[in-house]
Amino acid sequence: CLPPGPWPLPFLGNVLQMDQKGLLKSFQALREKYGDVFTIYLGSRPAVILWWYEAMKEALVDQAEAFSGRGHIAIIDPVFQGTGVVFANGKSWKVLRRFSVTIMKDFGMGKRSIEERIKEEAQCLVEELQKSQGAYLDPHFLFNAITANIICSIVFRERFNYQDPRLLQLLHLLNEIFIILCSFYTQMFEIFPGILKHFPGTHTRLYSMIEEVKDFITENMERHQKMLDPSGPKDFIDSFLLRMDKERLDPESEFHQKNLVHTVLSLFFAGTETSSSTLCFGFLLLLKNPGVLEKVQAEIDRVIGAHRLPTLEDRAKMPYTDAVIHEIQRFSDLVPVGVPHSVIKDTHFRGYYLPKGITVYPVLSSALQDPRHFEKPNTFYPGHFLDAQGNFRKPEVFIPFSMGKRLCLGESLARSELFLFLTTLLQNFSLGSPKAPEDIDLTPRENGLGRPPPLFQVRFLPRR
Ligand code: HEM
Repeated sequence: CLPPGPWPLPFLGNVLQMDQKGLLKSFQALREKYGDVFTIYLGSRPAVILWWYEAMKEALVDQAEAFSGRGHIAIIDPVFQGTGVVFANGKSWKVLRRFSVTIMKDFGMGKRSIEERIKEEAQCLVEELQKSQGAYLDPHFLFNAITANIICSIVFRERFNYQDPRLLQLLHLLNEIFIILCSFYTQMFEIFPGILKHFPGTHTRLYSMIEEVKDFITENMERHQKMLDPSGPKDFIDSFLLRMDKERLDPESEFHQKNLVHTVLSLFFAGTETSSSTLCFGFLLLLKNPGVLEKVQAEIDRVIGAHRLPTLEDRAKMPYTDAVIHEIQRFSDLVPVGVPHSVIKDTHFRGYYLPKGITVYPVLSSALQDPRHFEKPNTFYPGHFLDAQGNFRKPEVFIPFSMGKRLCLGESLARSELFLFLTTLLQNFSLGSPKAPEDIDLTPRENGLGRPPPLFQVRFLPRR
């Protein structure tokens, strides 16, 4: 039988048990009643919820293959229809994932590495912030621009100026899309897709914005097609087009235009707002905790100094900064209920029976906020990642990128971005806030599949 859970109403499922404050709150309340593995009905569809690191590891790692499917997200399913690396399943996902991982790795060898690209972007950002002359600004836009530019550089081999209207429009769309995907509306759509899809609403706006991003990608792809040099693919799209050409006679090939556009779209969705939201939370937390900021800057001055660019090699010599970045990720808890999985075959788990295709939510938040592993789970406390001697240590329950076969494909990219952007900015600027630390509010703008940070103002004052 399925794991226990509240009795569902016909068609409506467990709508009465859903908390306005979001999926995590709803799951938290049910977990107290039904235990660490329970079932909830989102409309007429059952979903299994995994709470605590132990349950997630037993599923995603110990039974990795069985739990490697991607689950449904009702509002987004009609867009991807099982294509593109995030939402594909089966052979299609395996091929696209292997291809994407290889391309990202290749950029580290021989060609201009990802580290080089991030460093260059960090310098552009420093120049841009110098122009602000210490005025208060909302950093969200610029953080979005730098993370989007890294994806643009990988897929299109070009970055955009921060004033370029094409970049501005792309960022506007990605931001709006992210906010909708994190909203309460998206959670309601999960429960009532059959009804809501027949009426115009937020989802209609969402689809038209996604179409615009797709048009932008398609135009770029067509430009690449015209200039393609078979002897030297220069970016993700070139490499994909060459594989398309190589396999053009294979009717089973996964390398077709739809998978190309949807994989690039997935990289924008998965790799832009996630990293930039973490940076926003990071700066908010540093403004709220000036003592921590001071210690990070002291470490930067000691290890890197003022006259050279930070590099990834510095990280191993900077345990405090590393601990702060981990604590920023832990505390900001960006993807609290994980991205839904599904089981790809009938599966036995902890004495229950999970039929093939059932959705599974690994509640990442339950690991990141676990009081058995983090002394002060609800406090921003870099000490969570330091031992008594001040060395960096990482508890195994630190899983903001999830685990198992669907582990975030951009983990290493995201970690490099967080380290290089944060250290470069703090090497060059001191920070100012219009609010006193105790008045800085950390409440996210939404609390659904993601937790977008609140809007805030900060100023960057040159340190030298
Ligand atoms: C701080 C930043 C980031 C966080 C917290 C994050 C977190 C996650 C999480 C929780 C998942 C779901 C894993 C699962 O299904 O269990 C995921 C998947 C994914 N992420 Fe990230 N991510 C971040 C940045 C990035 C970046 C920069 C990229 C760019 C390449 C990226 C690409 C992906 C892709 C392609 C997937 C889908 C993997 C698959 O389904 O096989 N992510 N990420």
